[in-house]
Amino acid sequence: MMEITGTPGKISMVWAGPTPKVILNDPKLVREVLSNKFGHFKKPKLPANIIKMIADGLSNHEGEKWIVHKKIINNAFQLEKLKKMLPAFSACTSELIKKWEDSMGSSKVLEIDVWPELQDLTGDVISRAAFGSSLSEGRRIFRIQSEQVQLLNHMTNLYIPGYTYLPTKVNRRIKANAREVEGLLKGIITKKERAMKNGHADDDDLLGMLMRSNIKESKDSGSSKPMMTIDDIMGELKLLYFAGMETTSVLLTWALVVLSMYPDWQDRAREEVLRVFGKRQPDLDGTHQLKIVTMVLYEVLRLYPPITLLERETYKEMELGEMKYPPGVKLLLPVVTIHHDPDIWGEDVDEFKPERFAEGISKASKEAPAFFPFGWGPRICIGQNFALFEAKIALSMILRHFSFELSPSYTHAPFPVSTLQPDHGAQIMLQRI
Ligand code: HEM
Repeated sequence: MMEITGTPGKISMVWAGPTPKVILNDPKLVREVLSNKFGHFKKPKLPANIIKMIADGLSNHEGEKWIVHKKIINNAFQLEKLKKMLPAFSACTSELIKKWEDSMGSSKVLEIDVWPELQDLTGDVISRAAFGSSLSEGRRIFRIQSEQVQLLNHMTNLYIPGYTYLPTKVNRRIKANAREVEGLLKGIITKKERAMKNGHADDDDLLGMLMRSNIKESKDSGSSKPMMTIDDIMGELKLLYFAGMETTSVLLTWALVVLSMYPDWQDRAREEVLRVFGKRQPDLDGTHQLKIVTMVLYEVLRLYPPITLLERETYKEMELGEMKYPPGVKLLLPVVTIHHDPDIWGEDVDEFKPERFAEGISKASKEAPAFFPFGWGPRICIGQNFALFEAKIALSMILRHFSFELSPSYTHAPFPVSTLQPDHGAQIMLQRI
């Protein structure tokens, strides 16, 4: 039996199976673990071969390979490069708005479950942003990856060790899907490579930027071969779909739900959008001026963090706070609990109060920083600029076209599956402005 010694403070133990699990409810400890200055903590690998098929790449790598990949991908996600994806963001949102307007016809109000609609929106955005020039294949990949997430949720509901290796119907389906995604990705990458060699490729999509960043990093390091192979790029693209799709649609869904509950904030956000953009299409520079919309999105991310829990594992014997841990202990970092702790945020912790963020993230909580929707430290989310830019564009365009309130059929039921989702949907009544 492993021995953990010391004074627990704000931590709790969960003894599940032979490996002890410890929940760290203290933001200082969470920051220390995620910063991982002395290399004592590892991010647990995704649990099984099948999950690796769904979301390979960065989240499965460690050491040198992770450092190189993170640098290459970070380059492709620089704010300046995201500017080039603006047409993808606004085109997809325009299509969604047109669809809602068409469904509304001549009636004044449209009741709609926005959760699946916004999943389609973010899937469309990532398909267009990643593979502008191969959009139909990109959309097919999105469909398959969405099905993979559903199948995965189904599997984690009935977790039995070794289950993922059995030739069950679900596992066979996941394998067939993974093969199809790989075939599609290989085709898109080869096409892009050929176009780049012939000087015909535009690099306005993520794949183009990723491949250019790969070539540049390889040259800078004196390597004659690209540092990321085609298989590596395929793994990373799969992960970008997996990591970027549901998280951002969850954020947008809760934003619409909460703004329906708080019409005064909805009005304030709309006024700001109209003041900043007037009749012109939203752009990156304008989104930097959106103070109210940013505060609203941060408060939504605090109350409903899409990823509610992060995990790490001790790698060496380790002192943390007042406790000593042997190697192999699972550390659970409960983002959602920390975001709802009255000692950190005040007695009004469960209320929607975007004004907390009026002076930025560091001043929002008593003990700062305690806001971890995108993680922290070296493994922080690579797509946070992308997600916030996308959410600001989409929310601005929706606010400009519609006012909205909750439908009587809506039931508030946030439920953590792979992300914190509305268990009974998000039925909203839209009204044209
Ligand atoms: C609201 C939207 C999003 C949220 C809340 C979110 C949250 C997170 C969190 C908490 C982590 C850290 C996991 C850990 O430390 O164990 C993470 C990592 C990651 N995210 Fe996001 N994410 C979002 C959107 C995106 C988007 C749009 C993309 C890409 C298109 C993306 C790509 C990634 C990748 C590649 C990693 C792995 C980084 C690494 O292992 O070094 N995310 N995300």
